[in-house]
Amino acid sequence: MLKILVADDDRDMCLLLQRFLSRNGFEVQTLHTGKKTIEWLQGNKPDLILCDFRLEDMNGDELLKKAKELHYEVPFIIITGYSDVKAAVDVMKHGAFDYITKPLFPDEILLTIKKALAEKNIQTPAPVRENTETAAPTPTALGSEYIHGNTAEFRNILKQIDLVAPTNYSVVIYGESGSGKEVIAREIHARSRRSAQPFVAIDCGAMSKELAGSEMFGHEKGSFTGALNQKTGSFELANGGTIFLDEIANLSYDIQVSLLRVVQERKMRRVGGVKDIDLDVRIIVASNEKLWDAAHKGKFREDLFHRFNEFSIAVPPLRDRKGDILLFARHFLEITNGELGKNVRGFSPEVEDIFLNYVWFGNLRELKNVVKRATLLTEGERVEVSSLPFEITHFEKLRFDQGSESKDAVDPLPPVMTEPKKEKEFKSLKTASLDAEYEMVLKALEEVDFNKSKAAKLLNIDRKTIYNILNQYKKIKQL
Ligand SMILES: Nc1ncnc2c1ncn2[C@@H]1O[C@H](COP(=O)(O)OP(=O)(O)OP(=O)(O)O)[C@@H](O)[C@H]1O
Repeated sequence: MLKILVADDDRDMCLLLQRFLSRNGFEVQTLHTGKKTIEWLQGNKPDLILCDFRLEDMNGDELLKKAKELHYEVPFIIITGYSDVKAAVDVMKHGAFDYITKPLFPDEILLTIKKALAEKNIQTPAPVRENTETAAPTPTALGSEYIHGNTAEFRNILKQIDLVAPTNYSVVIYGESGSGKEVIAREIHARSRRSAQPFVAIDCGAMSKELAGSEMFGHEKGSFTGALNQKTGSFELANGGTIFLDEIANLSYDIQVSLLRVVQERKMRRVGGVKDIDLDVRIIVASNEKLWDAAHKGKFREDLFHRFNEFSIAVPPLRDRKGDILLFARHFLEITNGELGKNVRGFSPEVEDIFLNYVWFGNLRELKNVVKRATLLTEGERVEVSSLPFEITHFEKLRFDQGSESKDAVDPLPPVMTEPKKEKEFKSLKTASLDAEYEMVLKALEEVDFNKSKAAKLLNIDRKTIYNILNQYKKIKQL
């Protein structure tokens, strides 16, 4: 078996690399100091060395020289932080094969290793075959409320969860609203050493600017008008465990400054407090816009971005993993049957077809709501088209009509309803402004490929308002 030596003083990084490389068929030796590494190299010869540029007692350049004296032919790859790239390039002049920058991407690491070994005519081993039946946790492994998708995209997410969960790394989860970011954060926590400790989730988009500090860090009694009692903040509640900060890019600049202090010093103070409280909290953040872009626009502090960006997971929207749609739909149906004491067995082929072709702006959340409602309305054994909301059954038509001049072409009422003309006129008057808003929202969504944050920006409203309009429309059209 090919042996890779990993020299890094960051134990989490060693753990992560060890798990990843052994899964790819390598034997891995990890060491945390330059001195120990040299001692080990005096009695052993690996097939490749992966070495952090900054070890506690030695820098990568020095270690490279020593390693080359002992085993000249062994390829040496440097791992560097973004700011050390120039130095890493210099190290390559001294014989390193290549460098890779943090945050590390599994594919990039493997590719670089393969290239280095190929130069020495060494063939890379085949990955250790994972029996997907057993490697991917079964649906019940998450508890009956959650399941795993079956697509390559979802399996890739599971692999990343598995890789990062046992470490202490901060994780950024990207994905559209409703795509399952919080569930993924919970799963990382559940598979970590912190699993017996609390998991606390906060929606940064929903907190008012004024109260965000006190929500996150708590306050002392009387520290501001309205602070009638002492309050324990989310960070303190999560101490020992994991905190999940959803919609992180929405945090005000002031709070970002306080957060940076907490992340750097691992200490916090309640609003109006004088005592520092030690914190040991793993931070997982989620965003539906790229934090790097937000940092470039000056909306998000770059230093905070680098702190969080130790590992990132991108969750594709549901429409890009069609293979998961029916699996999740059946799961939500089962849950709802249980909740409502019903026994709806499945979906008609037409419903399945509609599910597969709809764009699911609200991702899993929208699918769950649609299935719940349809199950409620279903009397027979199968969910039929008539139990689905209007904008789903008429999605293609609505899309088409957005571009047409004539609004008469759109029947604003669901086909399942027949109403007296008078009432219909009255209703359309009542809902005229909602109809207009809904049309604008759909148009904006189409314009930006159904990214709700971007659509919200186009319309100069916030993301939640988009949901409200879509939901209100859904409700009214089904009355
Ligand atoms: N793997 C899963 N199994 C079962 N249900 C899931 C799964 N993933 C997500 N869901 C359900 O889908 C809904 C949305 O998930 P979640 O809240 O994690 O999304 P999100 O991306 O964090 O959304 P937002 O950004 O709007 O907060 C929830 O009701 C959740 O229970």
